[in-house]
Order: sequence, then structure tokens, then C-alpha cells
Amino acid sequence: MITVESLTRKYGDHVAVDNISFTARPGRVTGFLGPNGAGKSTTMRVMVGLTPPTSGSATIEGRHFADLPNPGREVGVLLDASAQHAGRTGREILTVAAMTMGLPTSRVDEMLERVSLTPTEAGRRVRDYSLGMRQRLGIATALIGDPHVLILDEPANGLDPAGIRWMRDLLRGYANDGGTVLLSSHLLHEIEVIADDIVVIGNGRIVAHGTKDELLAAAGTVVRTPDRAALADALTRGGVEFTASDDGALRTVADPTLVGRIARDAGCALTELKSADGAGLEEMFLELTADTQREGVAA
Ligand SMILES: Nc1ncnc2c1ncn2[C@@H]1O[C@H](COP(=O)(O)OP(=O)(O)OP(=O)(O)O)[C@@H](O)[C@H]1O
Repeated sequence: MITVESLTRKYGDHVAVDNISFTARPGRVTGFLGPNGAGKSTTMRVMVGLTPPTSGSATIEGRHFADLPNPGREVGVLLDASAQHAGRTGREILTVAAMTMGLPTSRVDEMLERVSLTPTEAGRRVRDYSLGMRQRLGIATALIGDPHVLILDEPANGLDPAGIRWMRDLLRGYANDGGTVLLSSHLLHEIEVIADDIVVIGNGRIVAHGTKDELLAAAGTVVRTPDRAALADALTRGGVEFTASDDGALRTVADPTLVGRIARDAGCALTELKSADGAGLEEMFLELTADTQREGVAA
């Protein structure tokens, strides 16, 4: 379990993380989402003791990372796949990690196999690795100590489609075995497919937090009609609040059955009526973070 409590991190006057609290639970994959500069990496860096908090705390199984006697055995961390010693080979990096954690070096070959790095690739220097290969090596380093918790910043970055599928299966299996996974990603589809719980952050603050199903269900209904004024009028008379989007749709938190019934009774032909969860996480993400997106709602 990862517990973040009233965490704030300031850089001078700039509040990068503003009093956030959430938990990432065992047996679940928690997706950590937010626009560029929202504070995801800062939060993750605080979790693993690389950045001190200004106030509040982030703990792993109730302890600060710095207090863990052999952290790699408890928390697997991948924050920046390129932050490896470029002059070492992949095998050397894993061997150093195994030795630091007091593990047998036989774990190195197990991990190379687990992340599908071939012996030839393992013998190459990391400076000659592709981004996807670095990510695989980073995952191997995170997993080598067989930890119960994984903290991964953009782990799918640079992976090819087969690699993304592999990563998804790996993290799902890890959570199904009782592990806690916290991962940030800009790949909303990936989060939508893999996450059980979602934390959305914007401008350092949490703008939504819950299970994926709750958050997507809360996104409501999207409806389109050639006669928007008539439908808007009928919805208002039916006591249903809505917003009109620039793309011609009306959006409401009411459920599609109610919206469909109101449209029928008002004689409005519909060209589209769908639960907003069909619109998916991207829509939800853009709506929730519209105030904090540098591109604004138009994004
Ligand atoms: N060392 C630092 N010094 C000053 N400001 C910083 C520092 N590290 C981060 N920040 C600022 O804190 C804010 C949050 O940055 P952070 O890297 O946590 O965002 P992020 O959500 O991970 O973004 P991205 O998706 O682009 O990686 C940004 O405004 C960033 O400029």
C-alpha cells in the first residue's frame, strides 16, 4: 500500500504539489494521470525519497522509503529509464542491482528473460539501447528484488505495441498476485485498459480519484440532435442540467435512458445517444483537467 497524506511540495513560490492525499492499494493497478507539469513526477519522487516534501508525507506500507532497510526488496521503482550508467551493459546494471540487494546473480538471467532482452542485447552498453530497451531494463531492475510495490513513471514510453501488451499483462499479473502498482502515463488508452483505480491531478491538486468504473460512469451522457434548441429546452423542462459543447453535442450527468425518454417525449430525433464512458477516459481527462490544461478546453 502506498499512502500519500496532505503532501505539498513547493519550489520557491511555485506549488508543484498542493496538499494531495490518496492511496494505492494492494491487488490493484492505480493509474496516475495529469497534464504536463501537473506534479506526477514530483509526487513519485517524494515517494521514493528523491525529493523531500515541503509538508505532508508519502509512505510505503506505513514507512518512509528512506527507512526501508533494503528498499529494492520492497519497492520496485522506474522513474527515468535513461537514468542508468550509460557505459555499463544491461547485464552489469542488473548484476549491480542484485548484489546491492543481496540477491543471487542467477536473478539477472531470470529478469533478462522476463523482460525479453536477449543475451546479445544484455551484453551491449546502455548508451546503445533504444528507449524501449531501456524501459525493459528499467522494469527488470524494478522487479529484480521481487518487491510488493511498483512505482513506475511512464513505463510504456517507447515500447512498441507488442511491448505495451507485454507490460500490461505483466502489471496485471503482478497486481492479481497481490502487488500494489502505481503508474503514471500519458497513454490514456493504456490506463483505461489496465487501471483499476485512477487519480487525476491538475496544477498540483487532485481533481478526481476513484475506481475507473466510478469515474467513467460519472462522466454521464453525450447526446446529439439536429434540433439542439428543442432538446435543450426539453431537458431544462425535465430538470436535467447539461452543457453544450462546441462540437454540437450536449453533455449531462443524467443517464442515457432518461435523456432518451425526454428526447422521445419532446419529439426530437437523435443522431447520437451514448453513455459518456463510451467516450472514454480521454474525454473525462480533458474535461476534468480543462482548467489546468495549457491548451484549455479546446484540447
Ligand atoms: N527541481 C525543480 N525545480 C523547480 N521546479 C520544479 C522542479 N521539479 C519540478 N518542478 C516544477 O513542478 C511542476 C510539476 O512538475 P512534475 O515534473 O512533477 O510534473 P509532471 O506531472 O510529472 O509532468 P510531465 O507529465 O510533463 O512529466 C512543474 O511546474 C515543474 O516545472
